[in-house]
Amino acid sequence: MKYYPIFLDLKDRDCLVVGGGGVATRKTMGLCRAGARVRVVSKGFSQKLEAQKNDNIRLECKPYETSDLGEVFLVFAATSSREVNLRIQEDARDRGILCNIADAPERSDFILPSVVERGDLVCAVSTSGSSPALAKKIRKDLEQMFGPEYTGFLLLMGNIRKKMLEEDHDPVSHKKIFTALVEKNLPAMIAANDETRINLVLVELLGPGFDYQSLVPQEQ
Ligand SMILES: C[C@@]1(CC(=O)O)c2cc3[nH]c(cc4nc(cc5[nH]c(cc(n2)[C@H]1CCC(=O)O)[C@@](C)(CC(=O)O)[C@@H]5CCC(=O)O)C(CC(=O)O)=C4CCC(=O)O)c(CCC(=O)O)c3CC(=O)O
Ligand SMILES: NC(=O)C1=CN([C@@H]2O[C@H](COP(=O)(O)OP(=O)(O)OC[C@H]3O[C@@H](n4cnc5c(N)ncnc54)[C@H](O)[C@@H]3O)[C@@H](O)[C@H]2O)C=CC1
Repeated sequence: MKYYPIFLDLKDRDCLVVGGGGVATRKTMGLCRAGARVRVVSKGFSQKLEAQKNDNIRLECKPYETSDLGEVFLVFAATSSREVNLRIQEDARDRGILCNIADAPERSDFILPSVVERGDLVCAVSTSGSSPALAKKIRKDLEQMFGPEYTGFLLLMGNIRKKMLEEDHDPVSHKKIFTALVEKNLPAMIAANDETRINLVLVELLGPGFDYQSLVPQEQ
């Protein structure tokens, strides 16, 4: 395996994106969705970045300088200048900051996957840099396979698991139940809003006290 996949907790972490074009915009939005505080340093900004700026996306219109790195957790070099991107990489390496270089994967500490997000379900696809176009195509295929109903399904599974672990720690019997639950086609029932069938499954596998409405309160 060329790269080791991990899921980082970026909540309230400072990240720096250098560049303000399409690539920098995509990376900034992804960081922001994960709760990071992003500073974007660039000689110009896309309309989308201009429209999105807020407390968590700060835009600084200027050329990159080494001092921009400061104490950041991660840095993304996404300028149109290969020379500037490589300088950022060297500056980051000198300071022990992990960096992603948009036009030089071989110099990057990490690369970004294509991501499907359905609430707590996150599918990240990487081709290890071999074909970003294929990563994007597979992401779109996965979006068809795992529709928006998976957000509700994960809420349900998460709340069932929480309730069961609060009541008792019994990994052997829990494993059987959770494995059976994920085989029950609940996402399709959630998509159809078929509360009756969902509750039949919950009663069959979990017994009384696990009804859908109280596990995942629905807006009326
Ligand atoms: C190595 C990596 C480094 C990194 O950026 O982390 C990298 C590098 C490069 N990408 C280039 C091109 C394209 N990148 C995309 C799209 C995405 N690129 C992303 C990630 C990555 N891109 C990392 C590897 C990911 C992997 O494959 O596992 C995604 C998944 C995530 C994201 O960026 O957020 C996002 C899809 C998001 C989505 O929609 O799901 C498209 C498609 C399009 O634009 O429609 C194209 C044109 C088609 C093509 O080239 O395939 C070039 C220019 C090459 C040239 O000069 O021609 C380089 C530089 C190079 O390879 O040297
Ligand atoms: N990793 C990826 O997914 C992809 C990477 N690329 C590569 O990413 C890079 C950026 O692509 P785009 O966003 O499409 O380019 P772009 O030309 O739209 O944006 C480049 C940005 O860099 C800024 N910039 C240039 N010199 C600067 C400096 N000295 N200091 C600060 N900002 C500076 C410009 O103002 C502009 O906002 C290119 O090198 C391209 O080859 C391209 C496509 C996908």
